[in-house]
Amino acid sequence: MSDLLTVENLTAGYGQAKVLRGISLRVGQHEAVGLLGPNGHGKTTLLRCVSNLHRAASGTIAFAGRDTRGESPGSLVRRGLVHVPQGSRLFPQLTVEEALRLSASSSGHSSTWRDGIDQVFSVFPKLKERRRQLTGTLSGGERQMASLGMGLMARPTLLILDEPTLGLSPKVKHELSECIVRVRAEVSSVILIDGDMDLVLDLTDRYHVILHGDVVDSGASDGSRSRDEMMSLFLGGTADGRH
Ligand SMILES: Nc1ncnc2c1ncn2[C@@H]1O[C@H](COP(=O)(O)OP(=O)(O)OP(=O)(O)O)[C@@H](O)[C@H]1O
Repeated sequence: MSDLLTVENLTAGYGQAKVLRGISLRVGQHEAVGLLGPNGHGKTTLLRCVSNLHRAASGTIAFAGRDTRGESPGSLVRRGLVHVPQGSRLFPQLTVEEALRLSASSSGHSSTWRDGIDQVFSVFPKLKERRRQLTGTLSGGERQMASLGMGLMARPTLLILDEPTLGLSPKVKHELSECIVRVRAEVSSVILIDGDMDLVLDLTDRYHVILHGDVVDSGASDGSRSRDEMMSLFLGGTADGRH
């Protein structure tokens, strides 16, 4: 499988604090990859580096066969790398439809925004019902759907989803995860971070566990490890439960 994204030996941090310590990973075409790990171990920082929202100290990132160094986040979006950040903020005074349209135009797809909106409404039927509602008045789950919908309007080939179910009730989380399954069918590749390990493993093909800014375990999401082993890795031990 050819790579859509390749990250090699990436280091990054904030001031003196080192967060990523020579991390490497790849995402293939038509593949969903989950990033797992405890809070604060560098998952979001890695994705912010991939989108050029944060500058890496060293290492390389290539997207669709091209080195991304020095490229603006906007240029990456126009090339198909679209990041829906954690707790992404919408424009509260815009209706759902206006927000979706804005996303299409700011990513260079204004001429085809109607097709894009049809696609988004087929993935998120609830957004269609809410199309004339101000985004500032949406529920938490609907807001997440609108954020993901805005991501889709940018016509991604790689869609990065950082904690899309954060703060949602189990029922709404379930509803959103069904939408993410449909999102997968619409885009080539996905990177998913979520605090819910089961959800990440259910929705992805491969996973990486990130601890202290590096990948400590990788595998197929459908069972190369038991979920207890995975949890043990999360807690900083080894896969057989030793610490
Ligand atoms: N803008 C920032 N300035 C300083 N330190 C930061 C900044 N953003 C993140 N950090 C620190 O970098 C480390 C890694 O954070 P990061 O958000 O990448 O982890 P994470 O694995 O995504 O965690 P979570 O699952 O809680 O989102 C943490 O110690 C965090 O406090």
